[in-house]
Amino acid sequence: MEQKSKEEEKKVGVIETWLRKHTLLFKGATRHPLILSIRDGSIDIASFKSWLAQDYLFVRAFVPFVASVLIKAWKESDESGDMEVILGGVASLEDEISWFKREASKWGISLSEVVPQQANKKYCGLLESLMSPDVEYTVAITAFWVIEVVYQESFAHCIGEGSKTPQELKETCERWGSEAFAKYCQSLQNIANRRLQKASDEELKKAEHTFLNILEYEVDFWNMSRGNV
Ligand SMILES: Cc1ncc(CNC=O)c(N)n1
Repeated sequence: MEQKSKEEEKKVGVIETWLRKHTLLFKGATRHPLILSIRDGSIDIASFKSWLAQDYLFVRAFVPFVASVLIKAWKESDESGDMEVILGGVASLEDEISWFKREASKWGISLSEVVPQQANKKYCGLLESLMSPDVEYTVAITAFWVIEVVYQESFAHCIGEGSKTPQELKETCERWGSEAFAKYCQSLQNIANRRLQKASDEELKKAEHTFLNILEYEVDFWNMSRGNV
Protein backbone atom coordinates (compact mmCIF):
# COMPACT_ATOMS: atom_id res chain seq x y z
CA MET A 1 0.00 0.00 0.00
CA GLU A 2 1.41 3.31 -1.01
CA GLN A 3 0.59 6.28 1.08
CA LYS A 4 0.77 9.69 -0.54
CA SER A 5 2.98 12.10 1.34
CA LYS A 6 1.70 15.57 2.14
CA GLU A 7 4.09 16.95 -0.46
CA GLU A 8 2.64 14.71 -3.14
CA GLU A 9 -0.90 15.63 -2.18
CA LYS A 10 -0.10 19.27 -2.66
CA LYS A 11 1.00 18.51 -6.20
CA VAL A 12 -2.52 17.44 -7.18
CA GLY A 13 -3.51 20.63 -8.95
CA VAL A 14 -6.56 22.72 -8.28
CA ILE A 15 -7.84 21.87 -11.76
CA GLU A 16 -7.68 18.11 -11.16
CA THR A 17 -9.63 18.67 -7.94
CA TRP A 18 -12.30 20.67 -9.78
CA LEU A 19 -12.52 18.09 -12.56
CA ARG A 20 -13.21 15.42 -9.96
CA LYS A 21 -15.70 17.57 -8.10
CA HIS A 22 -17.60 18.63 -11.23
CA THR A 23 -17.30 15.48 -13.34
CA LEU A 24 -20.96 15.48 -14.35
CA LEU A 25 -20.96 19.00 -15.74
CA PHE A 26 -17.60 18.44 -17.44
CA LYS A 27 -18.97 15.30 -19.10
CA GLY A 28 -22.07 17.23 -20.09
CA ALA A 29 -19.87 19.68 -21.99
CA THR A 30 -17.47 17.14 -23.53
CA ARG A 31 -19.84 14.20 -24.21
CA HIS A 32 -22.76 16.16 -25.54
CA PRO A 33 -25.30 14.34 -27.76
CA LEU A 34 -24.03 16.34 -30.76
CA ILE A 35 -20.50 15.05 -30.18
CA LEU A 36 -21.77 11.50 -29.58
CA SER A 37 -23.70 11.72 -32.86
CA ILE A 38 -20.52 12.73 -34.71
CA ARG A 39 -18.67 9.82 -33.16
CA ASP A 40 -21.34 7.24 -33.99
CA GLY A 41 -21.95 8.66 -37.45
CA SER A 42 -25.62 9.45 -36.87
CA ILE A 43 -25.02 13.21 -37.04
CA ASP A 44 -27.58 15.24 -38.92
CA ILE A 45 -25.55 17.41 -41.30
CA ALA A 46 -27.87 20.40 -40.82
CA SER A 47 -26.88 20.39 -37.13
CA PHE A 48 -23.22 20.27 -38.05
CA LYS A 49 -23.59 23.17 -40.46
CA SER A 50 -25.47 25.19 -37.89
CA TRP A 51 -22.72 24.54 -35.32
CA LEU A 52 -20.02 25.49 -37.86
CA ALA A 53 -21.68 28.79 -38.74
CA GLN A 54 -22.27 29.74 -35.11
CA ASP A 55 -18.79 28.69 -34.06
CA TYR A 56 -17.22 30.91 -36.71
CA LEU A 57 -18.87 33.91 -35.03
CA PHE A 58 -17.77 32.65 -31.63
CA VAL A 59 -14.15 32.28 -32.73
CA ARG A 60 -14.12 35.85 -34.06
CA ALA A 61 -15.08 37.01 -30.56
CA PHE A 62 -12.62 34.59 -29.01
CA VAL A 63 -9.64 36.32 -30.72
CA PRO A 64 -9.90 39.59 -28.74
CA PHE A 65 -10.50 37.56 -25.59
CA VAL A 66 -7.23 35.65 -26.11
CA ALA A 67 -5.50 38.96 -26.90
CA SER A 68 -6.76 40.28 -23.56
CA VAL A 69 -5.25 37.26 -21.79
CA LEU A 70 -1.97 38.04 -23.55
CA ILE A 71 -2.05 41.58 -22.17
CA LYS A 72 -2.72 40.27 -18.66
CA ALA A 73 0.17 37.80 -18.98
CA TRP A 74 2.49 40.60 -19.99
CA LYS A 75 1.37 42.74 -17.05
CA GLU A 76 0.82 40.17 -14.32
CA SER A 77 2.61 36.94 -15.03
CA ASP A 78 5.46 35.74 -12.87
CA GLU A 79 6.75 33.49 -15.68
CA SER A 80 7.87 34.84 -19.02
CA GLY A 81 7.07 31.55 -20.77
CA ASP A 82 3.33 32.15 -20.40
CA MET A 83 3.40 34.77 -23.13
CA GLU A 84 4.78 32.39 -25.74
CA VAL A 85 2.05 29.84 -25.06
CA ILE A 86 -0.70 32.45 -25.35
CA LEU A 87 0.92 34.08 -28.38
CA GLY A 88 0.95 30.65 -30.04
CA GLY A 89 -2.78 30.50 -29.35
CA VAL A 90 -3.36 33.89 -30.99
CA ALA A 91 -1.29 32.87 -34.01
CA SER A 92 -3.16 29.61 -34.54
CA LEU A 93 -6.48 31.46 -34.51
CA GLU A 94 -5.54 33.17 -37.75
CA ASP A 95 -5.27 29.77 -39.37
CA GLU A 96 -8.48 28.71 -37.68
CA ILE A 97 -10.45 31.61 -39.11
CA SER A 98 -9.17 30.78 -42.62
CA TRP A 99 -10.14 27.16 -42.02
CA PHE A 100 -13.68 28.18 -41.02
CA LYS A 101 -14.01 30.17 -44.23
CA ARG A 102 -12.83 27.25 -46.36
CA GLU A 103 -14.96 24.77 -44.49
CA ALA A 104 -18.05 27.00 -44.74
CA SER A 105 -17.66 27.37 -48.48
CA LYS A 106 -17.29 23.58 -48.77
CA TRP A 107 -20.67 23.19 -47.07
CA GLY A 108 -22.29 26.07 -48.97
CA ILE A 109 -22.61 28.32 -45.93
CA SER A 110 -22.49 32.07 -46.47
CA LEU A 111 -20.74 33.32 -43.33
CA SER A 112 -21.68 36.96 -43.88
CA GLU A 113 -25.33 36.00 -43.50
CA VAL A 114 -25.00 34.05 -40.27
CA VAL A 115 -27.06 35.51 -37.44
CA PRO A 116 -25.79 34.77 -33.93
CA GLN A 117 -28.24 32.75 -31.85
CA GLN A 118 -29.09 33.58 -28.25
CA ALA A 119 -26.68 31.11 -26.61
CA ASN A 120 -23.87 32.36 -28.83
CA LYS A 121 -24.56 36.00 -27.97
CA LYS A 122 -24.65 35.11 -24.31
CA TYR A 123 -21.32 33.26 -24.50
CA CYS A 124 -19.68 36.10 -26.45
CA GLY A 125 -20.99 38.47 -23.78
CA LEU A 126 -19.25 36.38 -21.13
CA LEU A 127 -16.01 36.53 -23.14
CA GLU A 128 -16.36 40.29 -23.32
CA SER A 129 -16.87 40.58 -19.55
CA LEU A 130 -13.74 38.47 -19.04
CA MET A 131 -11.73 40.92 -21.17
CA SER A 132 -12.16 43.62 -18.54
CA PRO A 133 -8.91 44.78 -16.91
CA ASP A 134 -10.65 44.11 -13.57
CA VAL A 135 -10.55 40.38 -14.26
CA GLU A 136 -7.37 38.88 -12.82
CA TYR A 137 -4.89 37.01 -15.00
CA THR A 138 -5.48 33.83 -12.95
CA VAL A 139 -9.22 33.92 -13.66
CA ALA A 140 -8.70 34.76 -17.35
CA ILE A 141 -6.12 32.05 -18.01
CA THR A 142 -8.34 29.51 -16.25
CA ALA A 143 -11.22 30.55 -18.51
CA PHE A 144 -8.99 30.31 -21.57
CA TRP A 145 -7.90 26.79 -20.60
CA VAL A 146 -11.42 25.49 -20.02
CA ILE A 147 -12.75 26.91 -23.30
CA GLU A 148 -9.98 25.12 -25.21
CA VAL A 149 -10.09 21.86 -23.27
CA VAL A 150 -13.83 21.37 -23.83
CA TYR A 151 -13.20 21.26 -27.59
CA GLN A 152 -10.09 19.14 -27.18
CA GLU A 153 -11.86 16.51 -25.06
CA SER A 154 -14.97 16.59 -27.24
CA PHE A 155 -13.34 16.21 -30.62
CA ALA A 156 -10.67 13.78 -29.46
CA HIS A 157 -13.57 11.49 -28.51
CA CYS A 158 -14.74 11.58 -32.15
CA ILE A 159 -11.44 10.25 -33.50
CA GLY A 160 -10.70 7.78 -30.73
CA GLU A 161 -10.86 3.96 -30.88
CA GLY A 162 -13.98 2.63 -32.52
CA SER A 163 -15.32 5.96 -33.75
CA LYS A 164 -17.53 5.98 -36.84
CA THR A 165 -17.08 9.67 -37.60
CA PRO A 166 -18.01 10.42 -41.23
CA GLN A 167 -14.99 11.10 -43.43
CA GLU A 168 -16.09 14.65 -44.24
CA LEU A 169 -16.08 15.57 -40.54
CA LYS A 170 -12.71 14.10 -39.68
CA GLU A 171 -10.76 17.24 -40.49
CA THR A 172 -12.92 19.21 -38.06
CA CYS A 173 -12.33 16.63 -35.34
CA GLU A 174 -8.58 16.62 -36.03
CA ARG A 175 -8.40 20.39 -35.62
CA TRP A 176 -9.25 20.17 -31.92
CA GLY A 177 -8.78 16.49 -31.27
CA SER A 178 -5.13 16.26 -32.37
CA GLU A 179 -2.17 15.45 -30.14
CA ALA A 180 -0.74 18.90 -30.84
CA PHE A 181 -3.89 20.60 -29.60
CA ALA A 182 -3.90 18.35 -26.52
CA LYS A 183 -0.34 19.44 -25.73
CA TYR A 184 -1.27 23.08 -26.10
CA CYS A 185 -4.20 22.57 -23.70
CA GLN A 186 -1.83 20.87 -21.26
CA SER A 187 0.46 23.93 -21.39
CA LEU A 188 -2.50 26.17 -20.61
CA GLN A 189 -3.54 23.85 -17.78
CA ASN A 190 -0.05 23.99 -16.30
CA ILE A 191 -0.09 27.78 -16.33
CA ALA A 192 -3.56 27.91 -14.79
CA ASN A 193 -2.64 25.36 -12.13
CA ARG A 194 0.50 27.25 -11.22
CA ARG A 195 -1.45 30.47 -10.81
CA LEU A 196 -4.32 28.82 -8.92
CA GLN A 197 -1.92 27.26 -6.48
CA LYS A 198 -0.76 30.73 -5.44
CA ALA A 199 -4.16 32.41 -5.63
CA SER A 200 -6.11 33.90 -2.73
CA ASP A 201 -9.35 32.21 -1.63
CA GLU A 202 -11.25 35.06 -3.20
CA GLU A 203 -9.53 34.54 -6.56
CA LEU A 204 -9.95 30.78 -6.35
CA LYS A 205 -13.66 31.23 -5.80
CA LYS A 206 -13.93 33.54 -8.81
CA ALA A 207 -11.93 31.15 -10.99
CA GLU A 208 -14.05 28.15 -10.02
CA HIS A 209 -17.23 30.10 -10.66
CA THR A 210 -15.94 31.08 -14.12
CA PHE A 211 -14.92 27.48 -14.83
CA LEU A 212 -18.48 26.29 -14.06
CA ASN A 213 -20.05 29.15 -15.98
CA ILE A 214 -18.08 28.29 -19.09
CA LEU A 215 -19.00 24.60 -18.89
CA GLU A 216 -22.68 25.58 -18.75
CA TYR A 217 -22.29 27.95 -21.70
CA GLU A 218 -20.54 25.25 -23.70
CA VAL A 219 -23.50 22.89 -23.10
CA ASP A 220 -25.88 25.65 -24.22
CA PHE A 221 -23.69 26.22 -27.27
CA TRP A 222 -23.90 22.57 -28.33
CA ASN A 223 -27.65 22.55 -27.58
CA MET A 224 -28.12 25.37 -30.06
CA SER A 225 -27.19 23.14 -32.97
CA ARG A 226 -28.33 19.78 -31.83
CA GLY A 227 -31.56 19.84 -33.85
CA ASN A 228 -33.41 16.59 -33.32
CA VAL A 229 -30.83 14.21 -31.92
C1 LIG B 1 -17.92 27.41 -28.36
C2 LIG B 1 -16.47 27.10 -28.55
N1 LIG B 1 -15.73 26.73 -27.51
C3 LIG B 1 -14.42 26.45 -27.67
C4 LIG B 1 -13.81 26.54 -28.90
C5 LIG B 1 -12.37 26.17 -29.06
N2 LIG B 1 -11.53 27.31 -29.14
C6 LIG B 1 -11.15 27.85 -30.33
O1 LIG B 1 -11.48 27.46 -31.40
C7 LIG B 1 -14.62 26.92 -29.97
N3 LIG B 1 -14.15 27.01 -31.22
N4 LIG B 1 -15.94 27.18 -29.77
